[in-house]
Amino acid sequence: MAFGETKTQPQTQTPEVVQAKKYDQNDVDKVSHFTPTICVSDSALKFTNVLYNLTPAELYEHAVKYEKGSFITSTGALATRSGAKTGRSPRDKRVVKDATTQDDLWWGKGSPNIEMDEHTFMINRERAVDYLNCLDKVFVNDQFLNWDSENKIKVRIVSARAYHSLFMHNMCIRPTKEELENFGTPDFTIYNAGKFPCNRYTHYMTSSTSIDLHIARKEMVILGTMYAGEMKKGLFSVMHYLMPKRQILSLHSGCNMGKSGDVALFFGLSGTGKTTLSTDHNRYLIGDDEHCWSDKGVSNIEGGCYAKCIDLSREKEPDIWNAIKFGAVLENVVFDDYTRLVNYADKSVTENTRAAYPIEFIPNALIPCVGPHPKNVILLACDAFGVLPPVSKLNLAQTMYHFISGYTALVAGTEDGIKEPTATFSACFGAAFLMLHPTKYAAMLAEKMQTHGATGWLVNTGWSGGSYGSGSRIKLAYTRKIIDAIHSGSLLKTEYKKTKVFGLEIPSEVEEVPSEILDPVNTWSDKNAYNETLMKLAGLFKNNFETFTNYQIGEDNKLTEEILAAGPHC
Ligand SMILES: Nc1ncnc2c1ncn2[C@@H]1O[C@H](COP(=O)(O)OP(=O)(O)OP(=O)(O)O)[C@@H](O)[C@H]1O
Ligand SMILES: O=C([O-])CC(=O)C(=O)O
Ligand SMILES: [Ca+2]
Ligand SMILES: [Mn+2]
Repeated sequence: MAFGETKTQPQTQTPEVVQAKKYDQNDVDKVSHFTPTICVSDSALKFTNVLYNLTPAELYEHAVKYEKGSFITSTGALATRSGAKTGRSPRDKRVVKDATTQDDLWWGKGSPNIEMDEHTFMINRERAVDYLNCLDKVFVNDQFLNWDSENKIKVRIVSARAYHSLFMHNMCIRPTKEELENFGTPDFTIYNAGKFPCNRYTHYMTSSTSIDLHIARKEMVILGTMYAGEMKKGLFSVMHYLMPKRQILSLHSGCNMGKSGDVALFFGLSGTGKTTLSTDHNRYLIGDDEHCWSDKGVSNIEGGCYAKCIDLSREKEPDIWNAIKFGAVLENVVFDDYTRLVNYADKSVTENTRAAYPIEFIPNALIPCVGPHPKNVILLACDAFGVLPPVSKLNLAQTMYHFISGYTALVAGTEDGIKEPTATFSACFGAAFLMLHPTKYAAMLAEKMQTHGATGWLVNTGWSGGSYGSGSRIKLAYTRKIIDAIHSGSLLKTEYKKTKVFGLEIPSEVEEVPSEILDPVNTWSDKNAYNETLMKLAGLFKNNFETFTNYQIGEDNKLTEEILAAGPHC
């Protein structure tokens, strides 16, 4: 039976919590007020000691005592290391192809779903479970996804490290005591045996890492990577399957709301500014990375934020800075051995240093994390070529064109192996997480924007005055002013002119932003180089879009034609 249709289907293969152990203050391994043993009907699961939904304090104790490289920083965060993998491994993400997923999912060129068969999944599952069974303890988290109470998903995460348990404690929605008592059977389970590799001689394997998703079994297995983002984004993939089946659009976006109830969505690939720009001291934070847009409005999927912290500064990003306190997980940062002061400029472990904290750590988080229909849809691109304007207003067809293109310069580190910015296209600003064909999500977005009258914007948070290497990144302060003008509505009132090639509408002025930077040609000293670079980027866009020219978007062909015409002309 398909996953999306079996919300309350009882499941035999996941463990069920039956009995609580005694609380013992003298031993860190037993200091748990609520440590149930697990009763399993799946004979493969024989976890001896289950540490169930521990508190942050308990998880700190386990991490510091048993996990090499775990320390408490000067602000009280738990600093830890993810091992050899410090970013996601998209080339090792596999999905079981069966009778249902064969027709439902996006496969083949451009798709993130690398196929595997059921038998191989079971081999990897057995390997993960055998590894977890060998440990003298496992951590189990029972939590929720999605703040929309009617579409909440129950997730269970079985992991080997306190770091992973605390990470998910922060990133998923934390159940109340009552909700936990009545938790019942999870809708989805992750077995994270990340410290243990897959067997490279197993069919389909191409490395010692494999992240395997089996939709019908409602399970994911992780082998050979301890990077915690795999769990978060693995569950996001699951939501990208489940929610559209309920006519709910799942989005790789940040989201916030003004005092007057105006909601903005921030789309963009990794490192383009979703977290930075949705965390805005003057607005309510709904979420920084994963949302749903239903008939009722928007809802955050997660219970926490996962902020990049390379070069983090107290002045530029005060709310994120202050969230890095007791309870927050700091991944792969470097700190002074004695003072435990973190050096956020240090990239020696990775560029992709991260902080995971519960959303309540942001003072103006909106709890529950839900809001009305969006007024503005902001597409963020970090343009390493430096030719896209800092801001342009988009019509619906242009919004769809840029949403489907999903352009950015991938910023170093979040995906394993990428070390410096390169131009990249990722459909729906998150192809790595899509389960269905991109045009399915695009059609839903178009329909929702049209119905609710949302305005689309393209904001370049990348380079100005030249490409990466010669120009410089647009000042965050300017980008914030641009975003302020979008939120307040003042940007709708100014004059616009249309750029050549991309046909983008650019404003003549934005409050407190130097007008000369608004048209990027002004910022380049070498105008020929600018024109060449512009043409080059336009060519890349056209090339990329060719794969989509044979698909219809939405009910009527008119929109499809408009979208095709909304790209660059050269
Ligand atoms: N003009 C700018 N606008 C936005 N961010 C900027 C700008 N200049 C520099 N930055 C930096 O770029 C980074 C943006 O990262 P952010 O965490 O917001 O990415 P993200 O879109 O949330 O990615 P992910 O999906 O990987 O979490 C931050 O480190 C921020 O300080
Ligand atoms: O998934 C991660 O590791 C970080 C993230 O948010 C992204 O890449 O979009
Ligand atoms: Ca983010
Ligand atoms: Mn993300």
